[in-house]
Amino acid sequence: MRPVAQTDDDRRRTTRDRATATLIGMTTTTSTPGLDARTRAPVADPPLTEIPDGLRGTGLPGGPPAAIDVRGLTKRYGRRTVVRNLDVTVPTGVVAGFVGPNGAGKTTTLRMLLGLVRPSEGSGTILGEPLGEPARYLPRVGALIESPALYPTLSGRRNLASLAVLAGQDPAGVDAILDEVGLAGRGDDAFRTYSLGMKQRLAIGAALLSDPDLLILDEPTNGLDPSGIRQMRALVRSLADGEREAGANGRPRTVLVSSHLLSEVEQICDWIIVVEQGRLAYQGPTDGLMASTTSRVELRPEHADSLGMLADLVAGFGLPVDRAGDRLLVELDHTAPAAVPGPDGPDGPDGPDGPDGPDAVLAGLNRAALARGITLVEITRQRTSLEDRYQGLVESTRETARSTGTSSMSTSTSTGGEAR
Ligand SMILES: Nc1ncnc2c1ncn2[C@@H]1O[C@H](COP(=O)(O)OP(=O)(O)OP(=O)(O)O)[C@@H](O)[C@H]1O
Repeated sequence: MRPVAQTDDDRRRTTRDRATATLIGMTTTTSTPGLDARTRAPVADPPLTEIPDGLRGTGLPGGPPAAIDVRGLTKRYGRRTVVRNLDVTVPTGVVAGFVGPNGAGKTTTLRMLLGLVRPSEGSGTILGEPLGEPARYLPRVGALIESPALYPTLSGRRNLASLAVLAGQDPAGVDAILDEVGLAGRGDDAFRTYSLGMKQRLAIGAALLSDPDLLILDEPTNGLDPSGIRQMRALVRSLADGEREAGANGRPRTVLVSSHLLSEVEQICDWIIVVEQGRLAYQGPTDGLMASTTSRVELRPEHADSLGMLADLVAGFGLPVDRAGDRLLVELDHTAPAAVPGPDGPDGPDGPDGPDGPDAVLAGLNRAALARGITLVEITRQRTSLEDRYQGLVESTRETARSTGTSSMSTSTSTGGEAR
C-alpha cells in the first residue's frame, strides 16, 4: 500500500497507458482453464456486499482465479477521497455491471484497474496478476474508456487494420471483429459517417483486437438512443458468451461494464457491483440484488381507532412503521434479522420463508394483533422494484457516508476499514 497523490508522472502514465489499454492490440500467450462461470455463479440470496465463499479470490475449486479480485482500493486527490476502501471481486466468465450515480467513482476505479491512475491504497489481482504490475495483465485486457480515438476519414476496416498493425498484430482478424460488433456491412464506410452507436461499437472492436480475456467498458451506452442501447446490450452480452467460449482458445471472457443506470445493464449482467460516493453498496449475483429486497406491507385493521395500538405493536417488533389514512405501512426487510423472537433467534435462518423471514414476521404480527383484539382485514404485500432497490442502496450508502463524516466531499486522513 502506498500513499500517492497524482503527480505529473501519473498524468503522463495516464495518457500513455490509455492508448495502450484502449487501442493497442494485446497478445495472449497464457492459456487459462475454461470455466463457465455463468453456471457456477450462485444465484441464491447472498447478504449485501458479501461474496459467496466459492467465488472469493482464487476460491473457485479447480477453476481460474477471479478475473478481478482487489481489496481496499482507495483513491485520494489531495485531501479528497473519491474511491474509498473498495473491495471488488468479479468471477471469471461473467458479465459484471459496475453501477453507480454520476460521480460515484466508477471511472476512477476502472482507471485504477487498468493501471491508468495509481491507487492511493489497495492490493489484489487482475487475471491472477498483481494489481501493482499492470504490464503483466494489460496484454490480456481490452478497454473502452471515454470517447474512441479513431481516424474520422478512414473506414472502420482501415481503422481496425491500422491499429492491429501498430500493435504488431495480424490484421487478418479484422473482418471477424467487424462482424462481431455488427459492422460487417459498413466496414468500408468512413468512421466519420458512423452514428454514435456505430462509433462506440467500432471502438469496442478496437478493444477486441487482442482477443482479451477481460474487457472493461466505461459507460458504452452513454449518449445512445434506446435502439442503440439495445444493440449495445446485445453486443456486450454476446462478447462474454458468444462464439468465444466455445472458440479456438477455449478461454472464457469476462466483461466489466459501467453505467449510471441499473436498468441499462441488469438484463445482461450475471454480477452487479453498486457503488456510491466511492463506497461499495452491493456486489454479488444480479438475482441476489433483488432477493435482498425490502418489501413493504400495508396493514388495515377492522376499526381505525385501533391504529395507534397496532402501530405500537409493530414498532415493538422493531419494524419501521408509518401511518397512511386508515392503514399502516410497514417495512419488512428480509436481509435484516427479524425482531420477532423465533426458535433460531436473531441469527437464525432469514430467507423469505424461514422462521425469521418476512412471512414469519407477518404471521407473528397477525397473531399478536389478534391476541390484543385487533382484527386485520387487509394485509397487502408490495415488493419494491429492482430500480427502487438500487436507489435504496445508493441512498443508504450516502446516508452512512454522511453519518460517519466520510462522504467523498469530506476530507480524510484515515483509510482504515470502514463500514460499507
Ligand atoms: N483527476 C481528478 N482530480 C480530482 N478529482 C477527480 C479527478 N478525477 C475524478 N475526480 C473526482 O472523483 C469523483 C468520481 O469521479 P468519477 O469520474 O470516477 O465518477 P463516475 O462514477 O465515473 O461518474 P460519471 O458517471 O459521471 O462518469 C468525482 O467527484 C470527480 O470529480
